Amino acid sequence: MIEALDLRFGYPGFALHIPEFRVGSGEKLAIIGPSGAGKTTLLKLISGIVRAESGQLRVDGAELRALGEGARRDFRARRVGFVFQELELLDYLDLFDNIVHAYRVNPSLRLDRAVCGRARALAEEVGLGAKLGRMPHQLSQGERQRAAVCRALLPEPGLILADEATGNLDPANKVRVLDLLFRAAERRGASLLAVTHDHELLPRFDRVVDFTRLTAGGG
Ligand SMILES: Nc1ncnc2c1ncn2[C@@H]1O[C@H](COP(=O)(O)OP(=O)(O)OP(=O)(O)O)[C@@H](O)[C@H]1O
Repeated sequence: MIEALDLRFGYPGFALHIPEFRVGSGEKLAIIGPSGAGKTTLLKLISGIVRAESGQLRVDGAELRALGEGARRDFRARRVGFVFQELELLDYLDLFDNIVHAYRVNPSLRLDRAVCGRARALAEEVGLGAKLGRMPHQLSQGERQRAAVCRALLPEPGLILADEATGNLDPANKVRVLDLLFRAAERRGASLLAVTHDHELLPRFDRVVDFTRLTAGGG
């Protein structure tokens, strides 16, 4: 499902090198590691948000470095569900419009009745069914987090990336968000990669990868 070989990417003052990293189809993997190590950067590479400078990165059959900007955007919209660390809900859109937003702005996606129905069903599943008309600032942190998960899962992606999706949540909400991600992954046979600092959640994953070992060639 994911195969990264000799992957390199950098920002000014930061260089990431991943000798080898593989994730199987349907595998549920947790990534742990120190702040600033490059965990979010790796998720951005895998989702096609940024492009590696060299090496190979094959995700779900697509060689991402060979794809242009438009093709990578299309790949991301259709095949990857990304729960961002900062959630990135748009404060001027209500919850429903936030959840379906990608379908309004991406020409390769179509907002039809089936998609709207799926958006409502996902919101119901996480207890947000009655709050779809609310603006993000009228929701609790846990509700915003669950909304961001609904938005990521809407395209029924084959790959789910979660960047600290359970951060800042009380224990009950952590379990709720994780349950939702796991259920969605299992329903679709999707792979799940979750960056987390919540060590008590780690036993639920198939595998735990220490990012510092990944960059040193031990992944
Ligand atoms: N858009 C950017 N432009 C320049 N530098 C960046 C950018 N995004 C991240 N960085 C830098 O890249 C490095 C890795 O950042 P990244 O967010 O991947 O770390 P992380 O392991 O996810 O950290 P955390 O656990 O704190 O979220 C950091 O030094 C960061 O300052």
